Amino acid sequence: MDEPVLLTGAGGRVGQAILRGIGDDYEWRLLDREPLPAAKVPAGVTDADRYVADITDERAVREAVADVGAVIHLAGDPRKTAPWDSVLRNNIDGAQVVMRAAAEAGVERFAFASSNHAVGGYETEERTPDLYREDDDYRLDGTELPRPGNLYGVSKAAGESLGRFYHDEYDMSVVCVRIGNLTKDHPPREYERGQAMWLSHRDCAHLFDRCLRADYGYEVVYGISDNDRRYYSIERAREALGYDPADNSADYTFEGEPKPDRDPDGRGEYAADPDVAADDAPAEPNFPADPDDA
Ligand SMILES: NC(=O)C1=CN([C@@H]2O[C@H](COP(=O)(O)OP(=O)(O)OC[C@H]3O[C@@H](n4cnc5c(N)ncnc54)[C@H](O)[C@@H]3O)[C@@H](O)[C@H]2O)C=CC1
Ligand SMILES: O=C1O[C@H](COP(=O)(O)O)[C@@H](O)[C@H](O)[C@H]1O
Repeated sequence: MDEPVLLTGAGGRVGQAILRGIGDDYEWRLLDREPLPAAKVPAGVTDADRYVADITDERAVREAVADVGAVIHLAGDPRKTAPWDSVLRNNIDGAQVVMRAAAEAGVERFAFASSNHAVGGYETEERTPDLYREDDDYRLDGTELPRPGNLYGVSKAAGESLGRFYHDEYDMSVVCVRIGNLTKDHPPREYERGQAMWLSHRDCAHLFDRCLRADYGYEVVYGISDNDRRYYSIERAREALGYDPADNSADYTFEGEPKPDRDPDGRGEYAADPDVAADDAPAEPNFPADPDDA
């Protein structure tokens, strides 16, 4: 792709996983409401391509999106306990502002960070915890209706609907990635659900790379690694995007240590990020910590 790619929420966990993986492969415009320290910015991104702005600021977003070929939209409140006023502003209104600006500017591809929580309601008492185990064959594949388990999930389902609308009205290619649980270096420790929906950093970067390169219309795909434990199918991501994940939570013990008899090949290929703790996810920089994320 010759045109720049706008990455919103560039300073966060997902944004940094993408930039560490494919930061050298594209010309970037980075937008975040927090200024990004130099360590979070790939070499070659000039000050003019760094936007400190809120995604609900229509003027700033229009400026950032001008002449870009693609958008990866991550900015928002990622907390599953986020209150309505926050998800309404940051996730729903924010997504609408970014998508409308992109569609009106003629952006070709738009990748939206949706979430497992858009379908959390399928994890019923009858299905869990078996659902999280390797021998259970229940699968969500992206064709099912959203079934959010919280208001955060409602906001992600709304974002998916906005994507459908802007695809249908403007013919912008839109892919909604229902991201599982992104952690660095190893799957979430001692957490069956998290291990079933683990997305490693390198698979995350590869998946969004495919979102920037593949040809598609409107897609809803699951963003998880090639985990033996899983209740999300990654077939659609493979077919529509050419996603070919490298990692599998089964290569690690339940406690998150690499199994000696399995080879999670290529682990550690990214240089250590001084701003991101190696162990699990850091606390969200802009919103109070989720009380469930001990
Ligand atoms: N980390 C994960 O495992 C998952 C993340 N997601 C989604 O991926 C996206 C990124 O998540 P994380 O990187 O984990 O979150 P994060 O909190 O680490 O990063 C979000 C970034 O967006 C920025 N931001 C937030 N609201 C903004 C606004 N109104 N205007 C401009 N910038 C704003 C923040 O400053 C921050 O740098 C979110 O939309 C989240 O819902 C979905 C599923 C799983
Ligand atoms: O959407 C998200 O999901 C992940 C995983 O959810 P959890 O319920 O297993 O914690 C979460 O870590 C992330 O913060 C959130 O944005």
